[in-house]
Order: sequence, then C-alpha cells, then structure tokens
Amino acid sequence: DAPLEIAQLGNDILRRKAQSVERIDDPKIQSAIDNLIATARLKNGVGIAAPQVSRSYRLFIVASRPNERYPDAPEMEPTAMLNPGILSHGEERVKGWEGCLSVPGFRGLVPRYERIEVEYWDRQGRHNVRELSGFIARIFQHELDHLNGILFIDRAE
Ligand SMILES: O=C(CSC(=O)[C@H](Cc1ccccc1)CC(F)(F)F)c1ccccc1
Ligand SMILES: [Zn+2]
Repeated sequence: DAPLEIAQLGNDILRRKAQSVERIDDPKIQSAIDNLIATARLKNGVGIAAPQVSRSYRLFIVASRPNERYPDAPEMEPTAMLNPGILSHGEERVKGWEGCLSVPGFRGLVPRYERIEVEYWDRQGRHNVRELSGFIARIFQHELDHLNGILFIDRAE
C-alpha cells in the first residue's frame, strides 16, 4: 500500500475522461483502492481520484474529516466510490474553499450544489444511492470532476 506519486497540473492524464470500471473484483482495482486510501491519508486529503495517481479509472475516495477550513466537517470512514454519478441536485449552489493535491499552493472559492442525489458502486460491488449535502457533497463533486478531466481552478471564482 505504498502511497503513489500525485499527477500535477500540466499532466495530461488530469484532463482525460476516465474509463468505467468493468470488474470491481479485479485485483488491480482493489489494490488501486487500497493505494488511494493510503495516499489520501498520507497527504492529508479529504478525497482523491484515480486519475491523480495516473490510473484513468472512474473511481475515487471520499474521506471527509474536520479540517481548519471545515472544522465541523463530518468524520467518515474513507469510502471508495466506483462508476459514480449525480442522479439529481437542488437548485441552490454554495461557494466554498477548495484545494487539490494536483494543484499545490492554490485555494479557490468554488460554487457547488448544496444537495445532490448520487449513485455509486462500493468496493464490494454493491450499488448505492445516497443523498449527500454540505462538505461531503462538495468533495463528491470535486472528485467527480477529476473523472471528467475538470479541475477546481476551472470553476473557481
Ligand atoms: O484537505 C484539504 C487538501 S485538498 C483535498 O483534500 C482535495 C479534495 C477536496 C478538498 C476541498 C474541497 C473538496 C475536495 C483532494 C484532491 F485533490 F485529491 F481532490 C483541504 C483543502 C481545502 C479545504 C478543505 C480541505
Ligand atoms: Zn482534486
């Protein structure tokens, strides 16, 4: 579970559309999940997407925890989300601070939907449909952008 090299701004892999995961029980996918969780923890991230460690799969980790910008952020078990999507969202957008392990040294105020209904498959291959809001919804939208080659600086105001 060695933490992996993080692709930096300018690396073309960050601008590609990632490929859907075909077999969730593929050992390559399961080890990518373990490596992403280790990397997020080591780099103190609240999320990380597979393209950031140069694996162009539709897979990311959401690992919300309280931090200096979001002291009341929920503490959660790092969760792998495969082939994720937004099913519906509210109208309201909220601006919030974001950073990115692939864009070090920058912070930006990014508008995100406050409430979203999402689907994803978990690492056991189960289909999940969830309502997310607040900081976790923000992380989900930030990571989903990574799977579509979008970075928070493209949206920062
Ligand atoms: O922990 C970070 C470091 S940046 C981070 O964790 C990114 C995720 C993220 C941070 C803030 C808002 C949404 C997503 C991780 C990335 F780059 F892999 F996606 C943080 C930065 C700003 C606000 C709150 C927390
Ligand atoms: Zn990011």
